[in-house]
Amino acid sequence: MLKSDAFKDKIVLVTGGRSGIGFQIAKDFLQLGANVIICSRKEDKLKIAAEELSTYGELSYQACDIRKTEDVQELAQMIKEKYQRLDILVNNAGGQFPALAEYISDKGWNAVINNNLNGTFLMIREMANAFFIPQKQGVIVNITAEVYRGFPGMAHTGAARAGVENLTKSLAMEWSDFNIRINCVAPGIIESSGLDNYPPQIQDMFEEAQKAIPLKRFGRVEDVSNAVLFLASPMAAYVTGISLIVDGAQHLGFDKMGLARVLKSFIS
Ligand SMILES: CCCCC/C=C/C(=O)SCCNC(=O)CCNC(=O)[C@H](O)C(C)(C)COP(=O)(O)OP(=O)(O)OC[C@H]1O[C@@H](n2cnc3c(N)ncnc32)[C@H](O)[C@@H]1OP(=O)(O)O
Ligand SMILES: NC(=O)C1=CN([C@@H]2O[C@H](COP(=O)(O)OP(=O)(O)OC[C@H]3O[C@@H](n4cnc5c(N)ncnc54)[C@H](OP(=O)(O)O)[C@@H]3O)[C@@H](O)[C@H]2O)C=CC1
Repeated sequence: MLKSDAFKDKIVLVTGGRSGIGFQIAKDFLQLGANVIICSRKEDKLKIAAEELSTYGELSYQACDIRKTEDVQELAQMIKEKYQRLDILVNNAGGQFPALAEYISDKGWNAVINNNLNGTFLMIREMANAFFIPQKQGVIVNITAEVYRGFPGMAHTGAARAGVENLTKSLAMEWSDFNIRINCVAPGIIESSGLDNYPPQIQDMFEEAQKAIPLKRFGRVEDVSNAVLFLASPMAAYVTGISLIVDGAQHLGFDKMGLARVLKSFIS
């Protein structure tokens, strides 16, 4: 367990911190003494989450679409004015929709690549230029997804997440001169608000899917947050450029074609 003051006075930005995994990460950092900023697109929902999170510690929020340069720059400006620095960036915002590759339109492909790869890069670049590079210090943790054997049924997100993993390796080397560490956490299937986005036919397969995972359950939001806390902490001072898979060994033994099979059954 980390000490209750493990992140005392650290300034932490969690994108997509209004719900699910991001909410848990924000809550855990607050309980360990950090000042936390959350952002997401939907201001009304963000405000409700911020009210709850502020019972755990010093919390700020700002609406921001990670795909929009202006939004991200305005967020950096707010953080600069309020806190004068940023210590930790957690790129958690993201998402996609299930679809067989042959049916993904240009617009759908671009929406998912923009959300998961381009938005993550934009956030990293802007926060590095505003804070981490001038400070000569910073920690970045990117939430991706377990894509070890691809992601049949969501090929667009598989490609985007693999892109983030590779970006992470490049930046771990390029920015080592600035004392910036950057890593990924790659979750398997996690019981979170995110799963509510999937249609009932897909949710129907979840019970069987859990049994097929070597650890016999989906992950919990705490499982992902624990990995983020480790990578953000001094315990991981010599860890950079990696992807930490949090999936109950799904990447080693699990039928990855399940989702694609359900999607094919809609069509036939
Ligand atoms: C099976 C278990 C897997 C578990 C592993 C992973 C789990 C998770 O990641 S859980 C987190 C899930 N949370 C989300 O996915 C929420 C966020 N997702 C989104 O907001 C959307 O999926 C988004 C990424 C597409 C949002 O981008 P946005 O620009 O807002 O997109 P639009 O809604 O305007 O749609 C643009 C375009 O994309 C195509 N499209 C969107 N949704 C679908 C869909 N359900 N099916 C097919 N195609 C879709 C479509 O082409 C849209 O354009 P229009 O046709 O003009 O609407
Ligand atoms: N749950 C799971 O099984 C898995 C989840 N993941 C990934 O983990 C992350 C968190 O997922 P989870 O908590 O489950 O799902 P949620 O759907 O609950 O969380 C996604 C969050 O990201 C925000 N968001 C999405 N797009 C943008 C954007 N363009 N700009 C700013 N914020 C955005 C959403 O808020 P708003 O709508 O207000 O913008 C929301 O708070 C996502 O990247 C997800 O894809 C990966 C593997 C498995």
